[in-house]
Amino acid sequence: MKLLSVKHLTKSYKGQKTAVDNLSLELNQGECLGLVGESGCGKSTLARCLLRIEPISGGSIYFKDQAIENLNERKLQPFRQKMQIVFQNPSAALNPKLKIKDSLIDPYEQYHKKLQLQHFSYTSKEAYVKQLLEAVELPEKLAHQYPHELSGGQRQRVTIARAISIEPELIVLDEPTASLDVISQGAVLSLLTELRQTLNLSYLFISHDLAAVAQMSQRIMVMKDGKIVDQFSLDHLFSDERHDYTKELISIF
Ligand SMILES: Nc1ncnc2c1ncn2[C@@H]1O[C@H](COP(=O)(O)OP(=O)(O)OP(=O)(O)O)[C@@H](O)[C@H]1O
Repeated sequence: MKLLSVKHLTKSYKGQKTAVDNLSLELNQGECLGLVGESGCGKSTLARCLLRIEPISGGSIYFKDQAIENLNERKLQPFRQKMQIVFQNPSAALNPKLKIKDSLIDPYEQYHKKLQLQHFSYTSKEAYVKQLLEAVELPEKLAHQYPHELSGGQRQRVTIARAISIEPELIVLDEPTASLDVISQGAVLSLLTELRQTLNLSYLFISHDLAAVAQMSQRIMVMKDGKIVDQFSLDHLFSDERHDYTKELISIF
């Protein structure tokens, strides 16, 4: 079943070349769709547009067949719960003045009236925070610490815990491991794969790193200058039919 469907999406910034150019894509329920392309090709702009963080210039965005590109903020609320994002830089995503437990509880407090949790359960704030930390394999004691007391990898696990806390259906992962060292990168990617399976999530995994995209995704799209120039299932990555630009990315793999 189609979870997200984007048709002819365009985004231009004033006085600049088109950042996302008439782009269409479909993301199926349960899959990890990889989006790879070099810096500046429009990946993050696409992510922000999909989640309605940024106004679009044209095109349509459907979440399970419901067009969301024109919904007002009130009508968007249920979709905001279903579509979460994890950014590249966890330090910027976490409020430095809040203890981890308070950052973790924040999305729940925002959405709890409409939530019907299936994987987590809320009996008390402490118990809920404990489940979230366990889900991302962090020690319970971190609940009482501040973001600056954690490593980069631990901070990114906290932002992942926040994203999964309200049980979304789709998570856009925008270069989630780009700020981490190689060992933490591998561990976070493995955790994300495990969470996708146990929590029945779908991902749009965005990265400039084809190796990371290939590790995570069942299907891959290649973006260049705001457009999708190639798309294929993982087992066709090394096929002769690949676009020249994909072959270039493979050569530096
Ligand atoms: N807020 C903005 N205002 C003006 N131009 C922008 C804005 N955000 C992005 N752009 C431009 O849009 C284009 C695409 O940028 P974007 O950040 O989406 O690319 P990217 O592929 O995510 O790159 P990176 O991997 O470096 O983040 C670039 O030319 C960028 O300068």
